[in-house]
Amino acid sequence: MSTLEQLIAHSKTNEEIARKLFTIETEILSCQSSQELLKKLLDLIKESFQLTDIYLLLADPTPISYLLTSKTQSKWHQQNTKRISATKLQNFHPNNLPYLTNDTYLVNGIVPQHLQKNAGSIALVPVTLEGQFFGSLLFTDQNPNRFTTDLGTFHLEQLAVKISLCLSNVLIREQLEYMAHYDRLTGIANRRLMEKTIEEELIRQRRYQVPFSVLFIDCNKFKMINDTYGHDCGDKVLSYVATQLQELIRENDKCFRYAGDEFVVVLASQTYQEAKQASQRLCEFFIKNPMPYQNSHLEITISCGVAASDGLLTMDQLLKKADEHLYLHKKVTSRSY
Ligand SMILES: Nc1nc2c(ncn2[C@@H]2O[C@H](COP(=O)(O)OP(=O)(O)OP(=O)(O)O)[C@@H](O)[C@H]2O)c(=O)[nH]1
Repeated sequence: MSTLEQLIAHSKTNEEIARKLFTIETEILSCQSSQELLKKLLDLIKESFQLTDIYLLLADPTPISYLLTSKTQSKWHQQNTKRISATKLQNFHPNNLPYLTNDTYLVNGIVPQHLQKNAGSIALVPVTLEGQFFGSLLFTDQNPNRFTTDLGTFHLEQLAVKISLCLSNVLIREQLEYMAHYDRLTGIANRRLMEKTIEEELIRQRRYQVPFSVLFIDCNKFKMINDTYGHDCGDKVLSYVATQLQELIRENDKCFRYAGDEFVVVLASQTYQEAKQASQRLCEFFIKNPMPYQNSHLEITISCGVAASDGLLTMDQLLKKADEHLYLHKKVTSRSY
């Protein structure tokens, strides 16, 4: 092939790659959530560039910590992503450039074994979020000659920039939404999301006559815990209570931090009697399970008020009723703690 023919062939290849990159960018721009974006991105790249496998290695700690909480780890995340120490991963990108190799043993411990088995060569493409390292996209090919240093990294760098921009957009939007609806200290949903949830339950109840109930929960003598052990310990108690409540309720029930040491649980499809049983179960749990604290255990008890929605009460009336029952329960329980 003459030099001119080589140049023309090279330019055609570049044009083809640029077109594929443009299609990928256009497709992912419309994604509304980070999960949708990542899923679409991985599928599109794998298909367009006919890769053997594609995977996302997430830097740990990540610049966006909520991404790594168990609640946000979907089945898709479990199958397609892996957390790797940020420092370890960044060693492959000294100048923030893609890393290419067909000595696949060099990535032992980084690339999941099931992918490494079929990989003749691999590329790691660094992705950043607002200039902070977020992780690496991992491409593998059976062909040992595909991802070698001869390939050059220009197109991969371009891809990385585009992905970083699209991902930043969607993650910032998601993070704002998260901050508006979740409590920073305990990680559980806040009062705003509670109001939205109760309004939805009320609509569902009025339309389909499905019952639902709410529990108003308050930690007993919480001020004393703060005063005796300090505010940090108080914070730990709130996180402990929030985590346990979330674990103890059913999958379609929801737990919210209402304010200070108060929590609300919305029990979907549950009548007053069922909610009453749930309330007893929660109170007993805390009696039997003091919080591990500084090589010892700290006793924590809660009081709980129950109210079932009849479809006629407004949200405020329903919460007021649960709060009144909480007050009565607290009066009874305060004799024993
Ligand atoms: N550590 C910590 N304390 C908080 C937080 N929010 C509110 N508080 C404190 O929670 C305490 C709540 O006090 P009270 O409502 O009197 O509750 P209590 O001491 O449990 O009283 P009873 O409910 O009657 O048993 C107040 O002292 C607040 O300062 C928080 O985020 N962290």
